[in-house]
Amino acid sequence: MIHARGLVQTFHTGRGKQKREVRAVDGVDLDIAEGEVVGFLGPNGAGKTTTLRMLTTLLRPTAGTATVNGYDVVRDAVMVRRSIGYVSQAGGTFSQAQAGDEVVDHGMLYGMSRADATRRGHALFEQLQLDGLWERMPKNMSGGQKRRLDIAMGLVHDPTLVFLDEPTTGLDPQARANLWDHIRRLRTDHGATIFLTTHYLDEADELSDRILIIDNGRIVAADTADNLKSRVSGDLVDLEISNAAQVSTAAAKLAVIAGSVETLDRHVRGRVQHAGRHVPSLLRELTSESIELDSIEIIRPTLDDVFLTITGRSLRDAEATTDNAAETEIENEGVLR
Ligand SMILES: Nc1ncnc2c1ncn2[C@@H]1O[C@H](COP(=O)(O)OP(=O)(O)OP(=O)(O)O)[C@@H](O)[C@H]1O
Repeated sequence: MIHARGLVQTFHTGRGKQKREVRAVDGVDLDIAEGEVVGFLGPNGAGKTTTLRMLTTLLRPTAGTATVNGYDVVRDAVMVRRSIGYVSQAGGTFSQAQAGDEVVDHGMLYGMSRADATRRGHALFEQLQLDGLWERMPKNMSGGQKRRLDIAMGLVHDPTLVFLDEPTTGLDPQARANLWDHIRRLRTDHGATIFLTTHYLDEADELSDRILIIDNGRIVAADTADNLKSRVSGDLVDLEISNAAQVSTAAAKLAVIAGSVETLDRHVRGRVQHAGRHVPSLLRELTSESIELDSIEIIRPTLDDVFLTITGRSLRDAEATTDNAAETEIENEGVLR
């Protein structure tokens, strides 16, 4: 479905002495099979959108080759575009038409009859919770509604290969869950192949058969979420010690079963392989020293831990600041999973 070898994209920024070359994508290889849902995960500026723009023919690769649905992205760009659905991060620009007409016109551009495009458009409006908005002008819709309209436009012609660039950014949690359902159904009911970029860990985890992690323009990992997580060394054990004076003794006890131990206020934490097996004996040790706990938590590795293990940075630290409260909230959900 998608095959890429050595994809590179360089941009030139600034003038004169400020002139600089940015290697936004730096030799990406991809092989995505029919029916796969692949999550393309990475911090802001990692190269996700640039890769997607090359695969969807909006940007000509500086070097390397790619085929999408069997068509070369440079030589057969028109055929690539006809055979895919694409929902860009920026969203479409809308004319002065009503929302429903936008979707119908878009379907007709792909060769659908007006009747088919209208039928499919109404079904998508219902599934994406846009009912009642068919006659509304897009400029009078909320940000979340416009986002869902973008998605309806990207899907109206029933593409079997869909590129979604950060589809849920800016959506409230309910709209986001609803879109996740829709993405799952595209796969289960239509056998669609889906390539989606996201910087939400939980989104990649929930939806993807396989996750590709990109950092500084290079793919640094490609595997199922479970396999990626199993690369992280152990579960995180977090002990909250009741008496601050006993923190160092507790840290020494945890160090017996953990690789390295950190303390923060009354918390002592460390990674332990198969924590479930070792924690009972740790608790006995703590009891024998009369160390009481206010809480204990055992946290399975997250995709953020995977990113940290591979790159030495937390995905969240690598992110630029998020620009709205809804995003921050969603981001936090990702952390807590
Ligand atoms: N048109 C351009 N001109 C110059 N630099 C660009 C251009 N487009 C992207 N870049 C740079 O290329 C790098 C990769 O950008 P890209 O948008 O692909 O990242 P991303 O992973 O999609 O990030 P985000 O999650 O923020 O969308 C960044 O350093 C970005 O500043």
